[in-house]
Amino acid sequence: MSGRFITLEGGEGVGKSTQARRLAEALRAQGHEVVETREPGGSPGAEAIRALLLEGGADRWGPGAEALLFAAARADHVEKTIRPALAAGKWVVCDRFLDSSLAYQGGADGLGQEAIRALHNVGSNGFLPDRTLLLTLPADQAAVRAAKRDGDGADRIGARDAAYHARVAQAFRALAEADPGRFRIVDASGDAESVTARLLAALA
Ligand SMILES: Nc1ncnc2c1ncn2[C@@H]1O[C@H](COP(=O)(O)OP(=O)(O)O)[C@@H](O)[C@H]1O
Ligand SMILES: Cc1cn([C@H]2C[C@H](O)[C@@H](COP(=O)(O)OP(=O)(O)O)O2)c(=O)[nH]c1=O
Repeated sequence: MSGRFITLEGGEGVGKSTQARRLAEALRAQGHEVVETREPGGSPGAEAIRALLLEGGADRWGPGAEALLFAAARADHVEKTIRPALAAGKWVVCDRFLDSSLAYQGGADGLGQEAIRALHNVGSNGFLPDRTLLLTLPADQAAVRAAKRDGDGADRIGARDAAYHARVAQAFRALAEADPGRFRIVDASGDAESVTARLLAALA
């Protein structure tokens, strides 16, 4: 039997990493074998590309090179980690996936959805999640959570200005509204336990 591929999406600081952990635990408690993974990264090759993407100066990469690197990392992650786990009947919970490229590079950077989907077709044969959970939180609350975690140490992309992150949030919402079959929008406010309960309800 094939497993299920679940992705968590949303802007910086909404609680994706926290919830990926909690959701994986809850699914294990239901008897599933669960692989927890993340992007950019999730396989040795993709983790090496992650360092290229997130470290260094703001102008290290232009939008096109950045989109290609995310797609390359994703191709390796899908081939080496995600597909083998699903084929073995495991569930995969992934912190960010294609929709992050659609929202950041396609939306906020202006490359457009078509270009990002074309790269994904080349790299990963257009492979999509079974379910995508979009965590939403007002920008001021997300910024407080992210600042508490990062201090002054935000990465190359996280450090972009508020207008950029507003475009990302808007792009995520448009993606979810355009594909209600795959997406569920989940309120990320309140304590972590309440958010996990909402995510489990959205998956049921
Ligand atoms: N429901 C919550 N309420 C308050 N703080 C939270 C909640 N969920 C996560 N956090 C904290 O907010 C910060 C960002 O959470 P994180 O899971 O890293 O977000 P993301 O992966 O979306 O950037 C972390 O310090 C985390 O402990
Ligand atoms: C997967 C992915 C991430 N990103 C960005 C979003 C984040 O700023 C950064 C990943 O950092 P990460 O620390 O994993 O995310 P978060 O800050 O939400 O915990 O890369 C893209 O721009 N495109 C993508 O396709």
